[in-house]
Amino acid sequence: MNDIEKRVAELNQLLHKYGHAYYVLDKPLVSDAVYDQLLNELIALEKENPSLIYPDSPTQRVGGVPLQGFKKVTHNYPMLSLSNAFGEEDLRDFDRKIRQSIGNDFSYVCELKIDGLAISLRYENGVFVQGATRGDGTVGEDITANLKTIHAIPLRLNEPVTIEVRGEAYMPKKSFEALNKARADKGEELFANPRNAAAGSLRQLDPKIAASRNLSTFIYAIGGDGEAYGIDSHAEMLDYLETLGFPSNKEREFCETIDDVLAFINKWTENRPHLPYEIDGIVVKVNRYAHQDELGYTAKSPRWAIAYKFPAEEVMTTLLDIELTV
Ligand SMILES: CC(C)(CNC(=O)c1ccc(Oc2ccccc2)cc1)c1ccc2c(N)nc(N)nc2n1
Repeated sequence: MNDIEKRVAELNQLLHKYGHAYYVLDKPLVSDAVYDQLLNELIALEKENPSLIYPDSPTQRVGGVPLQGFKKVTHNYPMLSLSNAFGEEDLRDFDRKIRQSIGNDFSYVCELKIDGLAISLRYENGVFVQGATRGDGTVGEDITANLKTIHAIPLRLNEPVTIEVRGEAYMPKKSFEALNKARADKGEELFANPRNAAAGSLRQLDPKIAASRNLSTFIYAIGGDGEAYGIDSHAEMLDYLETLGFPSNKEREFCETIDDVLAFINKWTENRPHLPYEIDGIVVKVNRYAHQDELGYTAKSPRWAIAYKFPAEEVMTTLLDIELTV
């Protein structure tokens, strides 16, 4: 390797590490100025030596020309949906069915249900090769170019594994408020909520627009069987995703009983307004894979998981009240 090749390799390594620390761990290692200076040095070296541009170089996040359309992508594993629980009784029914099936010696993992857009990411030998929307669960749309602009999505993993993962792309509340303020100032139509704003951003054909929208993501599942990676529970799978370099939501907890689950739900019903992103519910999963395999799946969702949905905001009833009183 000559000196330029060495410097390009070193800059790729440094910028990957600093980007992960900043966007995934939220623990910056260098100032923005230092990061930008290194990135500009790499951009200049790549311009002079195009043969040294790595596919997973941080300079490749914002693609070139806008797409003509989105290709269809068939997921290697179906992107299943979650059955819903709307209250305590639904949750106790869910719990009763599980105990009837596998007995009492199991744990739940509770996690926040991020109000965004479900995505699937495919990596080959540790390199991000394709990203898609959920679509109908079997066939989605290829939005790789737009997903590459999300800094929380690693372009390269810490291990050269071939893996397909699922998660939620979302727009943080502060980015949503800033975007709508900018649109209001330009007399443009506003987005109704961060979920629509995230979905609208990822549906853009020009990646430069998606790149301007400050999107982020949390990854919550490996497509298909985690056993292939030597994991035997949901909690271990989330830790494994983090070691690979994926962002996973840290507000997850083990819950031994359905009463613990209800306590977790009450805590986050209370704390929800203080989160920097919107959530539309709480996801409850049986932890161990052996138990998940025993419980199995219906046609479209696992029997070992359920999503408790928060009651819809009462803001609509207030508007209706106003209309009814005039
Ligand atoms: C549990 C699962 C449905 C993901 N799991 C899968 O999609 C999945 C897919 C094939 C699997 O294996 C199969 C392979 C072939 C056939 C059937 C199953 C296993 C899991 C899900 C869905 C939505 C979630 C959400 N919005 N937030 C959180 N926090 N978690 C979520 N978890």
